[in-house]
Amino acid sequence: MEFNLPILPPKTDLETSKIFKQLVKAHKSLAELKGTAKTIPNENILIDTLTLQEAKDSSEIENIVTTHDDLYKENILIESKNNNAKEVYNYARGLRLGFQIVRKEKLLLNKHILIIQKELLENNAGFRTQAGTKLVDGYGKVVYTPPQNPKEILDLMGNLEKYINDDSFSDVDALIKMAVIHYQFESIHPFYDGNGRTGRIINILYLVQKGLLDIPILYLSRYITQNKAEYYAVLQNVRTKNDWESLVLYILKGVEVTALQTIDLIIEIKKLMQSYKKKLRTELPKIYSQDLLNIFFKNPYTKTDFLVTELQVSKRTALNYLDAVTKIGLLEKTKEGKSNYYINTGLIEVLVNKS
Ligand SMILES: Nc1ncnc2c1ncn2[C@@H]1O[C@H](COP(=O)(O)OP(=O)(O)OP(=O)(O)O)[C@@H](O)[C@H]1O
Repeated sequence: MEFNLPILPPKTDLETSKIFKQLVKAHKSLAELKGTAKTIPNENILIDTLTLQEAKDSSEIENIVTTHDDLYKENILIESKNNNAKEVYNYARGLRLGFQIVRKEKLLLNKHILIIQKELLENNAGFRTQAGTKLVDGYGKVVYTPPQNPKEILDLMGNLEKYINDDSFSDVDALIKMAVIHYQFESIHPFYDGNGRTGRIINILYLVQKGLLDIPILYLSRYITQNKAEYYAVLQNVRTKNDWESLVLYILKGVEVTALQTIDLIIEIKKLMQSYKKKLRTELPKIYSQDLLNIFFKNPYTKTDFLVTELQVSKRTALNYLDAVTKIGLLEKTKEGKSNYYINTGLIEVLVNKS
């Protein structure tokens, strides 16, 4: 069935009482998350660790499954041959790049979205110019044909860009808008590939752009994977039944649930950091520094180069430090090719079990 995607804003009441009730809960959890994140001393710890985590979850939606081990290794071993991990790593890079852009520009423009998608897919295809893209269900049946005409895609993306960046265009709450943006972006489906992943990155960047979070740490990918059938249904039902309410409620619930899970995760990371700090301070007081501790938490895999760069010490000193920390049981040493890596197994455990 032919469907002409309407431009935004939706001509429907998006501030129903059901939505309001869920909106309050979502905002409360999000504000708590914003506060909890501030208790971690160095923001890069959460950014680096959680973007990688999200990259894995988000990529899994497309069945690019990779183990945690590959994932963290890939982060420091870019030349690795593991293509799954590489795809995840590209996602993390795209996400971090998007964050830098939004933090600096305070805008999320189409040119930025193009940059992010390019980073994800490692190609220059840009917005679709050839017809033929169709969305199919699990049985291969076409459920939706997005706009095919390049001019229509550009016009709809222009309208979406305005909706994202110009608040005078629509004054509904930012979280409701995030749901609308997500639906519209996925429905325009402007790229040949990576629309899902780019759309999920837009969600988080929008929260940062609107000041609801300082850093990108609320990721809906896991929630979407765990509630996938409902996800596809709510997207489709906006189109077929004009049911915006269910879509908005789905996203708001996702924000609430995910914010609470992320708070728990941050608390666990913080507890672990404190126990590492205590042990380092008492058992290795000569080499302890907050910067050293931070390195072990930015990536569960550490190598001497990280210490050389961040602590400005020689390679030999870095090696001595890492061996000493391994000896007191805080890191585990492993060999990959010719290089040694030091794993923060406690952090891996927290990331695997708690998130
Ligand atoms: N009926 C639908 N209406 C609107 N959008 C849809 C519908 N079905 C799926 N989508 C969106 O299309 C995305 C998939 O598009 P695409 O394959 O280009 O993205 P991807 O990033 O490569 O894959 P994935 O999202 O599976 O990781 C889904 O994640 C979803 O957001």
